[in-house]
Amino acid sequence: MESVASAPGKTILFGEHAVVYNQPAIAAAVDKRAIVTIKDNPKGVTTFRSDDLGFEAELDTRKKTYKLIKGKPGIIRYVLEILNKWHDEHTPIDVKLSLNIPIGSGLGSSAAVTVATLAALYNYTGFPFNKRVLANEAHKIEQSVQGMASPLDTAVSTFGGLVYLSREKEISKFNTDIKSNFVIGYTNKKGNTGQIVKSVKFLKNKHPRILDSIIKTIGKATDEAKDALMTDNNSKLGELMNINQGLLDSLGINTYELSRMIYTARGNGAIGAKITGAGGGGSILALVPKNAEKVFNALKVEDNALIAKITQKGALAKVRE
Ligand SMILES: Nc1ncnc2c1ncn2[C@@H]1O[C@H](COP(=O)(O)OP(=O)(O)O)[C@@H](O)[C@H]1O
Ligand SMILES: C[C@@](O)(CCOP(=O)(O)O)CC(=O)O
Ligand SMILES: [Mg+2]
Repeated sequence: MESVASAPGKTILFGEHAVVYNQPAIAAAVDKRAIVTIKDNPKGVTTFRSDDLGFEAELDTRKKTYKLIKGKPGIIRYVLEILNKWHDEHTPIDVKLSLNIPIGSGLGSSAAVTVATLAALYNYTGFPFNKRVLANEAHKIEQSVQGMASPLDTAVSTFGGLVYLSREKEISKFNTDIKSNFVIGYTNKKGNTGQIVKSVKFLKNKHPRILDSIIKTIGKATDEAKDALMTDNNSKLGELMNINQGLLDSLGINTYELSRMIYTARGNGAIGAKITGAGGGGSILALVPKNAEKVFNALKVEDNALIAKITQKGALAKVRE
C-alpha cells in the first residue's frame, strides 16, 4: 500500500512576525509543492530519503534514532520529528520527499514539508483526520522544531487559497482571488525562521513599548489590507504593502539584498513590494497588476524570481493500493 500527499508553499502578504504576537496575518498558497510518499518497506527497516535534498537516513529501532546515511538534517528535522512522534517504529516504511519550493526563502518550505508528511502518514496509518486536525498538529510540529511559530504557514499550506488569520487564531478563507499577479524575488541568501523570530523577540524585550506599538500598527495595516482585498482595491493594497515593509524594516529583519529587490521591483512598475516571510534572507513579494514581466526580468538581473500563482489546492492525500 502506498500513501501519497502533497502541500503547497506560501507567501505572506501581511503580518509576518506580528502574527507571532497575536496580530492578524494574510497569506496565500502558491503553486510550488512538497510531495511525500510512504510505502511498506520489504527490507524490514524504516528508511527516509530525499533525492532533491541529497538526504538519506535509516531508523535504528534499538536506539529509536535515525542514522544519517548522507546529507544534512536541516529541513528533514520536521520529518524526523513527525516520524518520532507518530510512527510506530515496528512497522517498517519507506518515506520519500520531493520538493520544488526554494528552501529558507520565506516560501513556507518547512510548513509544506510538515503538512505533506503528516497527511501522508495519517493516510498510511488510516488515522481519521480533517484539515483542521492536520493544520493544528502541523503547527505543533513547526513549534517543536523552530521553538516559536505562528499557525499561519501550516494553515495556509493545509487549506490553500488566500487566508486571513485573526487575532484569535481563527482561519478564514477569502472568497475573492487576487486579480493581479504577484512576482516573488528571492536571494541565494537563506533565512532561518527560528533564529530570526528569536532576534525580533530579543529586540522587543529591549524596547517593549516601541516594538509593541509597531507590532500593533502592522496589525492595523493587515486589517486595512483585508478591506482592500474584499473591495479589489489594488492601489490601496500596494500602498499598505509598502507601509508594512517600513514597519518590518524597524524589526531589523531586512538585508541589503532584500532592499535591493524591493526597490528594483518598485522602480519597474510594482505598486507594492515588501519582504515576505521571516526575512534575514529569503524573499520579497511584489504586487504587479501590470508590468509582471518587466519586474520579473529586472529582478533576475541580480537575484532569482518567479511569477506566483495562487493555488486553491491545499493539502492533498490519496492512497494507492
Ligand atoms: N539546503 C538545505 N537542505 C536542507 N535543509 C535546509 C537547507 N537550507 C536550509 N535548510 C533548513 O530548512 C529549513 C527551512 O525552514 P524555514 O527557515 O522556516 O524556511 P521557509 O521560509 O522555507 O519555511 C530550516 O530548518 C533550515 O535549517
Ligand atoms: C516570521 C513568521 O511570521 C513567518 C515565517 O515564514 P517563513 O518560515 O520564512 O516562510 C514566523 C511565523 O509566523 O511562524
Ligand atoms: Mg518556515
